[in-house]
Amino acid sequence: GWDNVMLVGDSGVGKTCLLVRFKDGAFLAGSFISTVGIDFRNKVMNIDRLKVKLQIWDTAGQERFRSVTHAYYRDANALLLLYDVTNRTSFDNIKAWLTEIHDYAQQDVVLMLLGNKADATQQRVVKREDGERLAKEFGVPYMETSAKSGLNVELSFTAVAKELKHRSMKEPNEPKFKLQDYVNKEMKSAGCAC
Ligand SMILES: Nc1nc2c(ncn2[C@@H]2O[C@H](COP(=O)(O)OP(=O)(O)OP(=O)(O)O)[C@@H](O)[C@H]2O)c(=O)[nH]1
Repeated sequence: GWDNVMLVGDSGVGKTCLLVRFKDGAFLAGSFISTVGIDFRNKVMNIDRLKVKLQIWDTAGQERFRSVTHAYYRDANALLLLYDVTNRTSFDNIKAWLTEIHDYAQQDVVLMLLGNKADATQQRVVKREDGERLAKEFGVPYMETSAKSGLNVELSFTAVAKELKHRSMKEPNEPKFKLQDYVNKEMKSAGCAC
């Protein structure tokens, strides 16, 4: 079967761009076209020699589409919750998004917080430590990404796919997969100076 991964977060944080970068390896430059309702893209990943089939739902961040996205939460196996490091409001709204996730998503949904547009160093207004602190407060794994440069895009989807694969295996002797530990290890081995 397919695993459903849903992208959520304020309008303009880069959900569509992150998905396009992951799926096609390209950055959508130029004018910003807001998603209407919801969009789907499929991607099959090879995780530890097993196929993980992801159906990725790109939701509209705009308030007026909220009731549409509410209907999809229940069927999501994983959620990537994005804010934009150049937009303070999108970060301040994360708590409201977490409340919404708590209200509408499955209790055991795989969740990861992403601070996107990490490439935009000049415009940055949300520090990495602020993101880390918030993520820790809510017990959610966290990473910064850039749909523009490609930073951590593959890694964020791989981490989620690994977690989903682990959960579906149900091998009693298998050590529990820790998403944040995996992400930290991968970033270190990639030589990230963070
Ligand atoms: N510098 C930079 N700009 C980005 C990045 N990701 C997206 N953008 C820009 O941010 C704007 C919004 O990107 P979208 O991906 O359409 O945002 P969205 O979250 O899908 O928005 P809605 O569909 O309205 O919910 C576009 O102008 C993108 O070019 C990034 O990683 N870095």
